[in-house]
Amino acid sequence: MQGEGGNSAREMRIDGDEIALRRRFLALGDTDVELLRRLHEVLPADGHGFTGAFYDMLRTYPPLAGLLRDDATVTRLRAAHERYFRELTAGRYDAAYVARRLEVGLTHARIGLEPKWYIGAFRAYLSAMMHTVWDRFDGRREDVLPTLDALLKIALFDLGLTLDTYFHADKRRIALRDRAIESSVNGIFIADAQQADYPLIYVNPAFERALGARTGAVLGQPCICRNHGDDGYAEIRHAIASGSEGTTVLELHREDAERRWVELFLAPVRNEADAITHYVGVLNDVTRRKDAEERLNHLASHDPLTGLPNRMLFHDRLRHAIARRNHGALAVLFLDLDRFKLVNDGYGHDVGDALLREVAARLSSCLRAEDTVARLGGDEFVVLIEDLPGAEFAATVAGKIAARLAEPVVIGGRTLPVSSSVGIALHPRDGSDPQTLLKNADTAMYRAKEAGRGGFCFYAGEMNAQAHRRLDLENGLRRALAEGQLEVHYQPQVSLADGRVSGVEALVRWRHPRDGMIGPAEFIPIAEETGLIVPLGEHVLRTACKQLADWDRRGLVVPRLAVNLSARQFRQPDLADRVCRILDEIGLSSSRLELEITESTVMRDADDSVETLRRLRARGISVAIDDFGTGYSSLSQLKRLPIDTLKIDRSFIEGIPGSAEDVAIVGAIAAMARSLGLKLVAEGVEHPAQRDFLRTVECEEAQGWLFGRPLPADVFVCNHASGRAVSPADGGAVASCA
Ligand SMILES: Nc1nc2c(ncn2[C@@H]2O[C@H](COP(=O)(O)O[C@H]3[C@@H](O)[C@H](n4cnc5c(=O)[nH]c(N)nc54)O[C@@H]3COP(=O)(O)O)[C@@H](O)[C@H]2O)c(=O)[nH]1
Repeated sequence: MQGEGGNSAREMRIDGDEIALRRRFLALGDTDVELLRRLHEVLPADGHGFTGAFYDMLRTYPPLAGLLRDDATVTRLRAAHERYFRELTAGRYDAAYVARRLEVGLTHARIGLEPKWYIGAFRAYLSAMMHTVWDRFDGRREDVLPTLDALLKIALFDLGLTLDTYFHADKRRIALRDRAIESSVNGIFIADAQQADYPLIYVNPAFERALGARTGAVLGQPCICRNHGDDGYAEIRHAIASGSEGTTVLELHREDAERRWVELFLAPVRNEADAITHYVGVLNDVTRRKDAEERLNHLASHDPLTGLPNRMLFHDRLRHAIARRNHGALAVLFLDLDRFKLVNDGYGHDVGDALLREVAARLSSCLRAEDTVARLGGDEFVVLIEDLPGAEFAATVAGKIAARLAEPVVIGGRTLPVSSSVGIALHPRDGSDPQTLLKNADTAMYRAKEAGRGGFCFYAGEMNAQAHRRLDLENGLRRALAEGQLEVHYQPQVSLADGRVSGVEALVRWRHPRDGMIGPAEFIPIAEETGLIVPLGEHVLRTACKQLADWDRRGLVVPRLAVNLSARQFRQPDLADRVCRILDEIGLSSSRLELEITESTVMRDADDSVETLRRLRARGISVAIDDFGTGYSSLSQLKRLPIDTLKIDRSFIEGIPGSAEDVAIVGAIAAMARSLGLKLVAEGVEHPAQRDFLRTVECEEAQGWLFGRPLPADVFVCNHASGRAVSPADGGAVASCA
């Protein structure tokens, strides 16, 4: 079997056995073949004549009229048709016959001639043949009927082959389409739009490759086009919502984290009722294009020497930061290297370049990931700090930069002198747009240069003193701890029932070698921010515990020691262990210690706080809530806390007994403490009238200048050795003792 028909016969598995089977099923036996041959002999060799009327009829159907427009075509087709039907009765129904029939069928399928026209042609042929057979056999029933029967069988045999070629052509088309889709370099997927999450019901291998997924792993998974929160999907979400086509470029999130960018085209697939049943998506890998774009963008927006953002990108980031600023301020730091020109001119540009690269690296190391450092050109750098916790933070960063840049830079074996001057402008007070902020930071930088190299300067002059003071304290605090400049003073807490000292509160002070005594209100917040509060707090605790142990040895009665605990200390997971280690080290019972924690610290994360408080109390340490009344805790919150004492904040004591409001508040707090079984201590008691009022609301203890100010240990002893509370009138005794 040769030709397309032969190939088709093989593909359709129509071999000798199949031909025999089909003939048997149609009862097309040898007798029929004989009858058909007999008929063939009596039929005119030049045609049956039925095709003329048939083609006239076909030309009346609009879909065919176009195909059969000119007479020459019709004449050619008629001749082919006559040959086709003539072969029908020739009596050789072997493989070659079948191959020729299939070829005709395939040709018709290819040109789009539908089977209905084919069936119509057979009908016309058979109708015409009934007359022909009747005439040729003179209406003899014994000849006419078997011959027509044989004709019907062979016609149906042919018709069967023809219909099979149509199915086969369809299958071939579908198989070709499937192979083409499977071989496509574009990822293709089909998602079921009638189920939530649009599960993927088909994906081709290129799609799996693009996603880095194993074969079959993504089938049934939600379509990447559905419910995706990324901005890149906005267009796709819109396309889905409006039932239209959509396209977008997006980054794929692959399991192996390899970066891949794709262009996604998504189109709805509709059924006959025009409802969307599926989505078909095509992915085009555009990673290379995207990488090239990014390289170009990077080149256009970065300084080639240092790799830092350039002026354009800095402006852009600053503009965006100003636009989206919703919490915290912004700071722009303008930085210029002192004497850079000398390095460049003296040692050459290569050394100058290396120095600039080193400066860039040092600057980056001083900043948080979310800050921006850029090189404007020459030796000018700028820094953008977003979400500034406070203006002093900008000063801290500027100080850090100045210190880091002051460290010696060694290039090519030479140590280069480097220092910088930094100008700081804050948004919004020093400017509301990028140009103004940069200009003002630049002005401030010149002022810093004038004031002496290696420093920083705020644009708004009044901030300089404040910032420098803070930085000074921050730098000095470390030294203060190491050099023993921190002292602990003690303030008595007295029982309001009998005036006896019930405890002492340890309060830290900084004896600054230049500035004299500095109060904790100024340096504790800095210690808290820098983390120094942890060693500082432990220093206070250790010193105070040693003092108490010493008093014990000397027979002085101080029943309880209260020590303040900062928020950062309170959040230490091993707080109870740390405190107990110090108590053990000194040999002091934990029952003598009360830790004071502010109400706001405890309430910040109430669940964790409950756990920490529980651990402390399990070790026998008492807990007091300090500054109570300022943190807005409710009765129900308070009820949950495992604590011993409430210390009413000084601000409520100030107004009693004159202020009806303060009287009511202190009365309510006292009632609440009583109902919760907590001891109540009033802070900041300065006048006897306050003490007397506190007695009426059954407040157990008080602390304040009325009973004694915070004093160094030796002075405290002179004042309170008798265990009695001291009145302001005793001030002379304190002085003489000291
Ligand atoms: N984490 C730590 N915090 C500490 C430590 N030492 C002190 N502090 C906290 O610093 C804040 C200020 O303390 P200080 O300047 O020592 O003020 C205390 C008292 O001097 C003052 N006080 C006491 N009586 C009176 C008074 O009659 N009138 C008046 N005007 N002031 C008075 O109150 C402060 C005690 O406050 P409190 O701790 O809330 O009981 C302060 O918040 C300290 O807590 C430390 O080592 N670690």
